[in-house]
Amino acid sequence: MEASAAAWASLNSGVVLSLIAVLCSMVWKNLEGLFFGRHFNRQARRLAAIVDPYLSVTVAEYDGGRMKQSDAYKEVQAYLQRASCDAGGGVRHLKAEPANGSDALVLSMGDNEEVADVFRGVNMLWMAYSEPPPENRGYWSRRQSQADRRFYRLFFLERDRDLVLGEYLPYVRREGRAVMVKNRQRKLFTNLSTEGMDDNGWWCTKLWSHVVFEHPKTFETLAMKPAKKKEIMDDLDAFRKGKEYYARVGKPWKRGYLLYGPPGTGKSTMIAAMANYLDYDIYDIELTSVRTNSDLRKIFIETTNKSIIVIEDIDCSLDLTGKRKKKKKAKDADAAKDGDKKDGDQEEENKEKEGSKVTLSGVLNFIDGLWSACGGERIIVFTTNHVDKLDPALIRRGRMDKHIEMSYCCFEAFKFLAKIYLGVGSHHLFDDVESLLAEVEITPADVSEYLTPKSDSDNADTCLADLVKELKRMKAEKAQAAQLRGKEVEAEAGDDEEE
Ligand SMILES: Nc1ncnc2c1ncn2[C@@H]1O[C@H](COP(=O)(O)OP(=O)(O)OP(=O)(O)O)[C@@H](O)[C@H]1O
Ligand SMILES: [Mg+2]
Repeated sequence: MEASAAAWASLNSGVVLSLIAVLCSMVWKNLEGLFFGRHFNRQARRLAAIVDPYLSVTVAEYDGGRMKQSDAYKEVQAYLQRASCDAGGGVRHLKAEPANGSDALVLSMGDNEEVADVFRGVNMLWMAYSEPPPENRGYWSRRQSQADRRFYRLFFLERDRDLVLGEYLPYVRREGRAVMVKNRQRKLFTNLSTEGMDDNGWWCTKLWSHVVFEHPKTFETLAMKPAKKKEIMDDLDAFRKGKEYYARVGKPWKRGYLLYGPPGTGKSTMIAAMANYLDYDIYDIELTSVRTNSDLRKIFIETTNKSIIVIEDIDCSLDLTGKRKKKKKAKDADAAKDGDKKDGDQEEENKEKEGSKVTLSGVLNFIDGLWSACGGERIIVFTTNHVDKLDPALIRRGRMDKHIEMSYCCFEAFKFLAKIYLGVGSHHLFDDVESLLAEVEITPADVSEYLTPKSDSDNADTCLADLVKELKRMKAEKAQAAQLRGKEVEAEAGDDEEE
């Protein structure tokens, strides 16, 4: 935003004229209402246009008596925030309000302050003002009456009307939205319901609680094969930019990722990196505390766009696996054969009923049923340590579109971690590590731990030596276990022969 002092001065005097004209027209209007006909009102307006060539547009904080802060107001406020902090904007008195969930302060124009702006060589003047709240005793008044109602008013010349209405105001809204996105704090939600006030000022039960999401992990610090990392980042990019594509092929704008692998291979870390990369919120669903399928649907509807919806350890969350279902079916069939169910089985079933009743079909519908299409730009991530346990229907492409295996630490990932943790790109122990990693399985979490200096005397040499020692120990253990297994097999074969 450019601001010009001359424009400011000229518009400023214009505003004074404008205010006088507004007063004049109010007087005229009242007179017209009392004594004259329509003809005189038109004359009054013509007279006002000669005295005051300026038009104004007012953006109110609460439009049409609604209790929700208007989007346009928030966008204009964000746009003017930049100008307010800019000395050229001419603002001398700023208003500071606490930013949600952080120590930072949001600065905005104080009451009756003005900001000059230039758009395509045309001068504009913004003014902030407030009014006391209405004095009625309705619900709105009870909730909001303490606060003044705030407005921004834009003054411009009549000849610039088309430019202002057609281009400048949409531009201000767009830029304001961009500022809001930049300043936005990302949130990590969990499905823990709380009581509180909604955006409209109504008391309600909120299905999600949140904290500010501040995980430091990014793709830059995530150790994995560079080609695989690039593939995932490209996939995320394509998704983010895919609005038109999804609309064209008639698919809801969402994508499912299945992250699977042993504990400590970076599944949760990957989710954090994805959220940081895309700048999305995270909704972490604890499935065991969702009571029914319809509750699951409700919490889904409450999620917002630009978010990652996560169900961690899906295999442990609930009885969703094909195998377990089959086992249960077989059990039921046996019971039916016996004539009646055993008391123990009945008890087990009752216990299950007391907890969550979310079923596999409930989760399938949640991922790609009709409701899943409401909103857009959502990523759904499941993580599991046992991909083979999951029902194929749950993870088929279309539901979980991309399957990503998070594996044990390879040499490439190790080199990456050594660079991050120790700042070394090469070392004489690297060869040992490379050959050992080809033989033993160690998670990136464990490698990270060995590469973390524990005291002042620790350095790259000591950390790498410790890691090599551990890898050698694991290798010896593995060889011992293999030897033991070989002996057992031999013994079993001997027994069979004897028999
Ligand atoms: N690929 C990786 N790159 C960098 N750090 C990693 C990686 N994998 C794991 N870590 C580190 O290991 C720790 C554990 O990782 P994480 O919690 O992501 O594992 P997980 O696969 O989610 O395990 P679980 O299956 O037990 O939930 C984290 O602190 C993370 O910093
Ligand atoms: Mg995890």
